[in-house]
Order: sequence, then structure tokens, then C-alpha cells
Amino acid sequence: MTVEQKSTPLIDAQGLHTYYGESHILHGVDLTLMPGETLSLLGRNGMGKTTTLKSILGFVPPRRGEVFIKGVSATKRRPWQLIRQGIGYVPEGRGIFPGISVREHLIMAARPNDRGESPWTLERVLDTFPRLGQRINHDGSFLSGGEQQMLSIGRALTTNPDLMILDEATEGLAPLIRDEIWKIIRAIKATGISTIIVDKNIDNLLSIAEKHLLLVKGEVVYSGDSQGLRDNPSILETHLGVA
Ligand SMILES: Nc1ncnc2c1ncn2[C@@H]1O[C@H](COP(=O)(O)OP(=O)(O)OP(=O)(O)O)[C@@H](O)[C@H]1O
Repeated sequence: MTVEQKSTPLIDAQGLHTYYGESHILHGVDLTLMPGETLSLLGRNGMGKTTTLKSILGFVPPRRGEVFIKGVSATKRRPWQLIRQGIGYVPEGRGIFPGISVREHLIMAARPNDRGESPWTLERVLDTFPRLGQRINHDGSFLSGGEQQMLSIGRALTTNPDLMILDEATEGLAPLIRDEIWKIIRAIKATGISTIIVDKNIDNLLSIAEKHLLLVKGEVVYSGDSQGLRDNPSILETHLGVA
């Protein structure tokens, strides 16, 4: 990565106003992520976390505001063009297709990054997720919830992303499997990939993410680091009910 790439935000979203029909959901959300950073998006159900991700990715384009990805305006781009720019998206619900094997899931999206490098080979993904190797020929939809989540993360890694977006990656999983997913998220961070995480486990988020954005009814009520949240516990108490 060049010095210029390191000092250009991976994501720079400013003043996002997003609607579903007449429902005004995001009210001026700003989000900036530098290369290598991990950011958590916090907020109770329905506060606009997924909508923020979808606005950045262009699935639900904002009516007002601007999104720059690696310094280039993304406002008029289609989601698949953004994914080709190095964003690995692990959606809520995992996006696993019935009738398609684990191997096929892991090769269908594989591509080098925009610098022509492919650090995440199929072998490396299978080393990271040995369970997927054991089920390589199984239909993806027959895997357990935790294995499907690993497959969804593994598939995103095969696109050799600079940024991973993980929406509720541990939702509905047994505690041991959740721990496994958190270990993998930490391992991904250690490789230098930036991450945006939506999750309910505050302790893990406070230790993994350097930055946090807390949304209430589509507005940012906290934007800052973990220390700021630890020093002001009333912020999490008030807006997330975390004591
Ligand atoms: N496709 C849609 N059409 C209409 N309203 C929607 C749609 N998707 C979400 N909403 C509404 O937008 C608001 C924000 O939803 P969003 O999914 O962004 O919240 P969230 O913070 O991600 O919460 P959750 O954890 O429940 O997914 C909610 O009021 C939700 O009902």
C-alpha cells in the first residue's frame, strides 16, 4: 500500500439521509474509516445500522449525502462495483445458496484484489476454517448456522478484501461457536484488513474496535473510541441498556 493509500479513508460517508419510500431512516449519518481500522456500529434494533451499511454499499442509496470509497465517489456506483473495489460483505442472514456446495461457494466469488494480489487462496480459507474443509462437498444450506456463518465469512475473504463488513455475524449462534467467530474476526483484523462490525456483544466490540458509532433513530449520538465509552458508561446504559 502506498503512503497516499494509507492516508486516504477507505470509507468516507458524509451526511447520509436514507429513506424507505416515505420513511426517513438515516438523518445525516457521517462515518469515516481509515485503512486498518475496525469500527463498530452500535444501536438497538431498528436504529439504522443495517441501513447505514446498505447506504454505503449502494443497496439502498442515500437521497442526500456522499459516499467516497478509497477517495472515489461511490454515490452513483452499483453494489457489485463496490465489492470489486475490495469490500467483503457478510450480510445479516449469511446469504448461503441451497444446491451449491461449500467448495462452489468458496470459488464463485474468488478474485484478486485491486492490486492484483490474492493472499486468500482456497487453501488459506480452509486452514482458517477447518470445519469447512471437512464439509467441502456438502450443500451449503445443509450446514449448521455456525458453519454457514464461517462459509459466508470465508467467501468474503476469497475476494481478497481491504474491508470486511460483518452484519450480526454471531447472531443466533451457540456460545462456543460465537467464540470461534470472534477469534476469526480478531485473526482477520491482525492481517490488516479493516472491518465494520454490527454485533450485540459490547465487550468484544470494545476490545476489538478502535472506533464506535452509536445510532439512535438514524442519528449518530456517539462517535469515538473505546476509552470514551468506558469513561462514560451512561452512554451505553442509556442507549443500549448495558449496565
Ligand atoms: N426494506 C425496508 N422497508 C421499510 N422499512 C425498513 C426496511 N428495512 C428496514 N426498515 C426500517 O428501517 C429502520 C432501520 O432498520 P435497520 O434494519 O437499519 O435497523 P438496525 O439498526 O440494523 O436493526 P436490526 O438489528 O433490527 O436489523 C427500522 O425502523 C426498520 O423497520
